[in-house]
Amino acid sequence: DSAAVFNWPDPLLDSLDDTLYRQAFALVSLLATDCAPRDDTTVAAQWLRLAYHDTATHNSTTGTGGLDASIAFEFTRSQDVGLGMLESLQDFLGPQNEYVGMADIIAIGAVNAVAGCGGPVIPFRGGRIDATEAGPATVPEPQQDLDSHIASFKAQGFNETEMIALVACGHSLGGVRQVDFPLIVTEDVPNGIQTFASTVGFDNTIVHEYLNGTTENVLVVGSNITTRSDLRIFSSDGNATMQSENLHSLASPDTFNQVCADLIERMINTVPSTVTLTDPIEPFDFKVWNTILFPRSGSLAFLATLRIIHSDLNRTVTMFWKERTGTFCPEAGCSAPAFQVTSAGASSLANLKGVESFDLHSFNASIDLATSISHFWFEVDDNDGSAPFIVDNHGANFTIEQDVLLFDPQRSGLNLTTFEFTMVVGVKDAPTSTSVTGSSTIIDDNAVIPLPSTLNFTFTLDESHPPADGYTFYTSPISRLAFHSMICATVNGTAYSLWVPFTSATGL
Ligand code: HEM
Repeated sequence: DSAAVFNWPDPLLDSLDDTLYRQAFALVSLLATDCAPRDDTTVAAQWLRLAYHDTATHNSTTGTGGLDASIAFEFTRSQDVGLGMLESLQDFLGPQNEYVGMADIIAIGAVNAVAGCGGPVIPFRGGRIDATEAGPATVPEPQQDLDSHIASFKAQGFNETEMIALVACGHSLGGVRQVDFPLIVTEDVPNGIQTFASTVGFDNTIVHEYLNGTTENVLVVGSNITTRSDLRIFSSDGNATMQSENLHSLASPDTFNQVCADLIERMINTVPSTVTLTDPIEPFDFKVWNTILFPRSGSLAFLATLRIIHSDLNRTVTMFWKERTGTFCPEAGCSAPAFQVTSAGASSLANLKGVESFDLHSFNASIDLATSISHFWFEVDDNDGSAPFIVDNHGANFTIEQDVLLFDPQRSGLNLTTFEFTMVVGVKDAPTSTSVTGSSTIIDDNAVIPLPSTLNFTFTLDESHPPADGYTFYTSPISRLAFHSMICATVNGTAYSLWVPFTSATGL
C-alpha cells in the first residue's frame, strides 16, 4: 500500500505524525528507545503484551473487539495481571485529542516497542476508535489446553502456524513475574522474573534456545506441566515452524524479523469491522503546521510553518496567498519570506526511517483586514541551480475555510491569579446572539480508568478585550489538564468550528 497523503488540514494525520516522528511530541517513542528497562523487564515488553491483550478481544466472526483500548476497562482482570498494564496505559496518556484516541497510541507503542528493542520497523496505520466498555475475557491463559489456544487465535484471526509464530515473536521480549504467576514461576529467580530468552532485545534467541534445549522459558520447561503453554504451542506442528532444518523457519533471523513484522502489524491492525484505518503513515516530505489567523492591530496576522525533512540543501521558502474578497494582492499573489528557519528533532522511529531532523520554515504575515485571505501556498528554491517548485497541498491549495471564528493567541494566556489558561477567540461582525462553546480532551492521570475524557465549556463576552478590527472577543478558562480544543460558534444561524491544537494554544 502507498503511504498516507497529508492533505492539509487533516488533524488526525497531523497529530499522528507528530506523535510518531517529532521528538518533542513522541514520548511514546522516547520511553521505549534502547529497549529501556523497567520493573525488571522492559518498557517494550510491557507495551507489546498490553497491545496483544487489547487485541485478544477480537472476534473475527462478529467483527467486534480488537485493538480498541478496551484494555483500559479490563486491566484489573486476573488474565491481565501485572503492574505493567496500568503503567503502560499511563505512558500512553497525552497525545490524545478530538481526533486521536488511546487505541492508536497503544498501536504506536507496539511499533516503538519492537523497533526500540532492535526488531523490525512495522508500518503504522491510524484511525482506531476507542471502546467505551470492556470486551469479553478472551485473553489466552497458560493453563488452557492447545485446542483452546487454537480456538482463541482462530477467533482473533490467526491460523495455527501464525499462532506459533506470534507467540514466539511476543515472547522474544520480557518474561513471567513470580508475584503475578507464583504457580508458574515456582522457584526463586533473580529479580522475581523468569525471562523467556537470555537476550533482552527483540530477536529469535527464544527460538534457538527452545530448539537446542537451553531454554529457561517457564512456559516451556517450568515444573508446572499444566502451564507449559509455549511448549504445547511451539511443538504443535512437530516443530516445523520453529525448526532449523526448515529454511523458512523462525530459526532464521531474517525470516523471524519478517514474519514477526507481518504478524505484529496484523495484530495491531486487528480492529472492529466498523473501523477503517488510514494508509501507512510515513514522515511527510512537506507538512504545513501550526497555522494561526488572528486580528492584530489593523490587519490579520497569519502564522504558518512549513516543515521539510532536513537535507543539506540551503533552501529558501516563500509563502504566497490570495484575497478572500475584492482585490488587494498583485496577480501572482501577496508574498512573504520566512522570518526564521529552525531545526526540530526527529523521533528515534523517524531516525530508523532515515529522517535525522526537520527544518521548520516559519512565516508571520500581515494580511489586509478588508480583503482577508482565502488560500496560501509556498515556493521552494533549493538554491542549487534547479528551478524553484511549488508546494500547494498536492494542487488543491491550502484553503482557509473561514475567517469568522478565530483563535487569538495574543489575547489568550495564562491567568496569573488562577493559574488557568484563558482562551480567547474572536468572532467577526458578531451579533449579540452569538454563542461560543468549546470542548477539550483532558488527561486525568488520577482517573480510575486511565482514558482521556471530554470537557465542555462555554465562552463569555471578554470584558478585558474590547472589540477591535471588526472582531468581538469571547473568553473561557481552560483546565490545565486540557491540551487540544475544538471551538464551535453559531453566528447568525451559521455554525463554525475551529480546532486549536496544543501547540497553537501554548505558542510552542
Ligand atoms: C497462548 C498465548 C499466550 C499465553 C498463554 C501467554 C502468557 C504469558 C504470560 C503468563 C506472561 C507473563 C506475564 C507477566 O508475568 O507479567 C506473558 C508475558 C508476555 N507475553 Fe504472552 N502469552 C501468550 C501470547 C502472547 C502473544 C501473542 C504476545 C504478543 C505478540 C505476547 C507477549 C508477551 C510479552 C511481551 C510478555 C512479557 C511481558 C513483560 O515482561 O512484562 N504473549 N505471556
